[in-house]
Amino acid sequence: HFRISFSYLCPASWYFTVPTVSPFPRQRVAFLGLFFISCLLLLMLIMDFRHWGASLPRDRQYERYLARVGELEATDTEDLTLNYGLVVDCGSSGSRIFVYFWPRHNGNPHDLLDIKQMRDRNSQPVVKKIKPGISAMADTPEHASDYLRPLLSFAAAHVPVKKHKETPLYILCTAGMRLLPERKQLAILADLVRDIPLEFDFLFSQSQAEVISGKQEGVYAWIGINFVLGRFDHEDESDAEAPQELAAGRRRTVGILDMGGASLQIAYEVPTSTSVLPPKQEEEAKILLAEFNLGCDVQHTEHVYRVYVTTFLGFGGNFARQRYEDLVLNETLTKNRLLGQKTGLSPDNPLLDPCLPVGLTDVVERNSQVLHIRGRGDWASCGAMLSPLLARSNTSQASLNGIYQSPIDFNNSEFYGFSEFFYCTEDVLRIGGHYHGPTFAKAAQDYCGMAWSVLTQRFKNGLFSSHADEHRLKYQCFKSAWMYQVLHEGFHFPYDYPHLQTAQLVYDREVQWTLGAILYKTRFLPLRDLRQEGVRQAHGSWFRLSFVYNHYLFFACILVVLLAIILYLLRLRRIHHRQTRTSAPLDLLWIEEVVPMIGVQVGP
Ligand SMILES: Nc1ncnc2c1ncn2[C@@H]1O[C@H](COP(=O)(O)OP(=O)(O)OP(=O)(O)O)[C@@H](O)[C@H]1O
Ligand SMILES: [Ca+2]
Repeated sequence: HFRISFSYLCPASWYFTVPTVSPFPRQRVAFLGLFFISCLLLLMLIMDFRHWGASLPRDRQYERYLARVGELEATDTEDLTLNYGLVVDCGSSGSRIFVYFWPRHNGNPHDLLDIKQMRDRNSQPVVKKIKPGISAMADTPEHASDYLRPLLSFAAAHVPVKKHKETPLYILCTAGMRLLPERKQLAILADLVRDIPLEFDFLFSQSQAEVISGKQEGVYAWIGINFVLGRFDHEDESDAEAPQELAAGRRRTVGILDMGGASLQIAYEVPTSTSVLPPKQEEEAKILLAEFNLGCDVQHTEHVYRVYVTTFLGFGGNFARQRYEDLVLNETLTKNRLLGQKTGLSPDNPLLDPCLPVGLTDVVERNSQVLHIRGRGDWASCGAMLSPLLARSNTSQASLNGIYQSPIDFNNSEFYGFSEFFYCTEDVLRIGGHYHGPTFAKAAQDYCGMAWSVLTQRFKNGLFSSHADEHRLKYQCFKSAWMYQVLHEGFHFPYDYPHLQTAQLVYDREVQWTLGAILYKTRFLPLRDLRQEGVRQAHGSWFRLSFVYNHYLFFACILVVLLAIILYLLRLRRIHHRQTRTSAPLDLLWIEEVVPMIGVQVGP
């Protein structure tokens, strides 16, 4: 005779106990069996939920972290399922080749290819850079392929030979080539298209060698950084670090600023156009808006992004210095003529330049005119002298060069600054990363005021970043002032704007517009994968389906077992009641046999 009582931890008024049952041996075994099975199922269910729970964002973040750590390992060149892609960035100051690779597409049409930078057996990124820029081949276009050979041989040595035939090669040129006359551009490209296939068997054709527009360059940079930051992921909105969504179901994307040697780009996502612009500006704004679909199926509109992007040719660090020197030369010669002076016409009567370090002497030559200059290292005066180079028109909304700029919500935005934005803050000043205007201004001012002799001494003692060369030391003062003017006076970023990161590596990956370029150019590949391997996909979806049905099946089993237990208990209870009505004395009798009741009269 034993009592099964379940008293649940709940308010006293709810205390209840399950009636005592006296199951018979056979039934007792069956009952115990059912009870055991249901506990087991419940236990498995709880384990399952725990596992499910783990697959929610916290685990997803961890997965992403692991993936990033995984990216730092050497690329497994034995894995023949990997695909490779090459992008040559022919910049104004140099050319670099980036070797990318990606595993077979994961089958989810909403995902881009998971493209990463290849890493060699020492886990170093497979990238090679040469100087000067390809525009140096302007007068000898027949040597353009010779110029690029070191980069292509480098890539050929890293990509598995049997993969060369299916490895696309993109040669994309930026501002350096844009500044050449078109016929010179075409002559250089024609030489590449003709000669490279004679020596390398990469997947390469005429359409893969081009001078891209500044707009394309800006869009590619925007795609690259947002891909690396996971801002195109949609599934884990509840991810703790997820910033406010720009539109339902999408994560906020970051804007980019990219200042090269010759051109400057800015790109950032704009919400569907709310601001009503005057017709002229409306027209202009349309030209500056890039709308593109990152889905591999143009029908998937949730991957359509609307990005304000514009490029400023001649606003790169080096070219701006050229324009500055032109300006100073013309101003000085005009002043000399008007005032009968000889400033800068001889080394001992140099023009004092606030944008060069103190004591540094230099000579500016333009069409047989010569100007001797000497640095006087005054960062603030330098900034003031750069104002005319921003070429702002007098309307309030105008930005650099009088080009319309779509309003930026500085309180709800994040920007990444690349190239010169990174070099100017990191190489010499060592404050790359989170940008703080006043801190940068102070560090730049101090650097500018240092004597050139001190700077060269420190350079020899290796006090600056290994990337910093003498060219960097010489123009750091000018470029930091120019970058500062462009950011705050040109693009109207507040002086204490807190959401700008200057970067070259993000999660240990060099983020370049070249990554965005190959992501964009391969965005339809997944579709091809899907179509080619429909079977795999169908199988995949069947598997996923069955997995889901499994869970429903699972719940159904639990329900059935619990129902059986409840019915069983109710049946036992009915039996028990019937027994007590007909067999009450029996119980007492049983008790009497076992424990004689003293003084209790049993029976009539
Ligand atoms: N790692 C580096 N550290 C310091 N300076 C650098 C570094 N790499 C390039 N530079 C210099 O910074 C300037 C800008 O280089 P960057 O490669 O960004 O421009 P680019 O791509 O050649 O020009 P553009 O994009 O306008 O065609 C150049 O003067 C270049 O010599
Ligand atoms: Ca560049």
